[in-house]
Amino acid sequence: MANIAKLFTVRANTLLQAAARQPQVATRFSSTANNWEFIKTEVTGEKNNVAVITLNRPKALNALCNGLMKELSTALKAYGKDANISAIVLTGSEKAFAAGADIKEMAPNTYSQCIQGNFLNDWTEVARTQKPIIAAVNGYALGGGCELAMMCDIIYAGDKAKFGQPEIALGTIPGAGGTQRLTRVVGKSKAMEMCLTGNMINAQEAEKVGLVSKVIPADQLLGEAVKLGEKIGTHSNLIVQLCKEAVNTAYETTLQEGLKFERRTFHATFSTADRKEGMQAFVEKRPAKFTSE
Ligand SMILES: C=C(C)C(=O)SCCNC(=O)CCNC(=O)[C@H](O)C(C)(C)COP(=O)(O)OP(=O)(O)OC[C@H]1O[C@@H](n2cnc3c(N)ncnc32)[C@H](O)[C@@H]1OP(=O)(O)O
Repeated sequence: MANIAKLFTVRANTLLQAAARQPQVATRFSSTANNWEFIKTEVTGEKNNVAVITLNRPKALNALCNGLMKELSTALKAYGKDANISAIVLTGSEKAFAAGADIKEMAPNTYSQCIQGNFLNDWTEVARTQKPIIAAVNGYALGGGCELAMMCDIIYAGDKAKFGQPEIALGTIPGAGGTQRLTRVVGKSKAMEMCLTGNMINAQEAEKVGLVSKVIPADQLLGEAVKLGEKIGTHSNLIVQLCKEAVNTAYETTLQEGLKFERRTFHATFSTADRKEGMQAFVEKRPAKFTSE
């Protein structure tokens, strides 16, 4: 009997510890959250200002079928408009962030259907999101999964993560940024090697080539990604948005154009209340209170 009681206490303590490690789940967005088929959403962080979107199609290793991408777009749009959300974390399961576009779903596609339906164009919602998105990648990020992670602003990888563009083995090529974003991030030789062989690289190599900014033990990955979102969330949402736009411009234009854009955006911050508050707070040696105005 004593043994059973002891066992129960140990189990209860383990559950409590596990619960303490989990990010807090708030109720915001719950009206739609219950209806998701392919994703899960929650709002977390001490200030309830970090949204976590979890790809949730375990049987297919989070293969990115149309339904999943539609739900992801809808959630991103909703969080993008939610003034209480400062950052978004996008994650998957321990085995797979996402194993790519859904091969079974796209297999019957014809050329004319791809052209007329502008296949994969609706994926760009992720890259259009104005708020910072952090990809927390555990397990496989392959094909469209790797491209999805690269559409995010920052990638944190679990120590068992694997990245690759294996489309070549399917008789096709990457179609959502794999030949473009990857090349800009890791350079021509590594991108070419990955795209032409389909070989995967592990988390450590991904960090070495600059594809991910940090490698973290798999079980701590989500917590660290949320902490990063919370840190970003201590700043002005408005200025964070401008800064994200300026960094992204580096990928989309020439150095001269980019520098001009940066300078003008920098000047524009001088018209905001948050810039005044940030500098005033420094002078008065107190924390800034940002209002995103
Ligand atoms: C944008 C474009 C064009 C693209 O993304 S193209 C797709 C690129 N991605 C790929 O080629 C990766 C395909 N997947 C794989 O190679 C292997 O699943 C991995 C990731 C190496 C994992 O291998 P395993 O651990 O042996 O798991 P495996 O049994 O293959 O997969 C589990 C299930 O997920 C399914 N699955 C995995 N990846 C899938 C994908 N991209 N599309 C559809 N189903 C997929 C797979 O068919 C299997 O389903 P079922 O049990 O019904 O047969």
